[in-house]
Amino acid sequence: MGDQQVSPLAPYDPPLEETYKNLLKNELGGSSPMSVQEQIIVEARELPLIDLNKLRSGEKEREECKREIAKASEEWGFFQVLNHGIPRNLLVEMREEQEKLFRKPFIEKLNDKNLLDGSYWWGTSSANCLAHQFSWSEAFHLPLSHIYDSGCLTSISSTMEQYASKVSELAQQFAEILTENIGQDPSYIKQMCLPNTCYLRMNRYPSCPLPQEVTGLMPHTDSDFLTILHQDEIGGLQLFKDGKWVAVKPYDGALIINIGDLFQAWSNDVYKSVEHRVVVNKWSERFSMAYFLCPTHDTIIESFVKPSVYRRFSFREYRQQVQEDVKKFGCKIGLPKFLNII
Ligand SMILES: O=C(O)CCC(=O)C(=O)O
Ligand SMILES: [Fe+2]
Repeated sequence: MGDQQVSPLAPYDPPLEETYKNLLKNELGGSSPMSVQEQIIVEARELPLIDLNKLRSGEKEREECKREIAKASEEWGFFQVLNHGIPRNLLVEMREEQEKLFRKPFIEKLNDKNLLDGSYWWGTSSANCLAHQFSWSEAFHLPLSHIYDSGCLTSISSTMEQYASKVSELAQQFAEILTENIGQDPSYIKQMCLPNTCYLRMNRYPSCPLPQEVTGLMPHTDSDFLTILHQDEIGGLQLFKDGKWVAVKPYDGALIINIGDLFQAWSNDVYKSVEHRVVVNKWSERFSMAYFLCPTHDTIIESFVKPSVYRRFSFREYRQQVQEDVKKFGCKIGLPKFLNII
């Protein structure tokens, strides 16, 4: 079969290779696109690492820690934290539950609408997508309202509920620090982001025979205030900084925090929502889990600094615009669509 060869799939694997090759055939007559790795230089760097124990220490250390968080959010849009208060055994349990879930047969994940409320997603669903916009991954992306309201007492739901409540507290803590730093009422984001307006996303990136050609997750920014990410030891997350892709080295026990579009707009570009992507490898699958701090759909995002870089918009409007752009162009445009034209 030569080039047409497709690796044998485990019963839980989505048909990523077949789908990708079909897309490629239609688009390029079968030739390979430019290498993911070669497009732009990749360099490995340590993300700023912040020890949150300092927040529980004396006044001086506490203030220093807050400054580190603000500085990293301004300069990197990304940082990692240690001593974050989420027990290691809860992270291990979440990972075990996540693995159990992804090991269910592909057909069941796809068709069982009771399995985490039909929140399963794989590859790239937008119909007009091009091969270079294809994501080599699968995910369960679910609103926390579902976890809290389901009343479902399966082990995954109860572990997720515990994790969600811990990680929400942590997210609020960062939001307060960053809000206070730009001179706003620290409780502002708490009033807009309710426990059930946020999202949890469990990602799995199967090993990939074509890691030079395809990304696990396409370059994107997150459409939220901030994201808290837990990744395993495999590595693959990269962020775009100073014109280069920077590979984020996994740090045992750390959580990664990144600023989303809403914080960038609301802070009038003080904090940076940075583009990131995931690369895949031939040898190993990878798991990660992201918590997205999102407001209610009616929340208005408007910078208090005038003139503001972005026009006033509601979160509902932002989401709709993103969905529309993905449908039309195969990818998200994001904040550039909301620039204030003066
Ligand atoms: O898996 C990762 O490391 C990143 C995931 C991510 O960026 C997302 O889910 O938005
Ligand atoms: Fe992301």
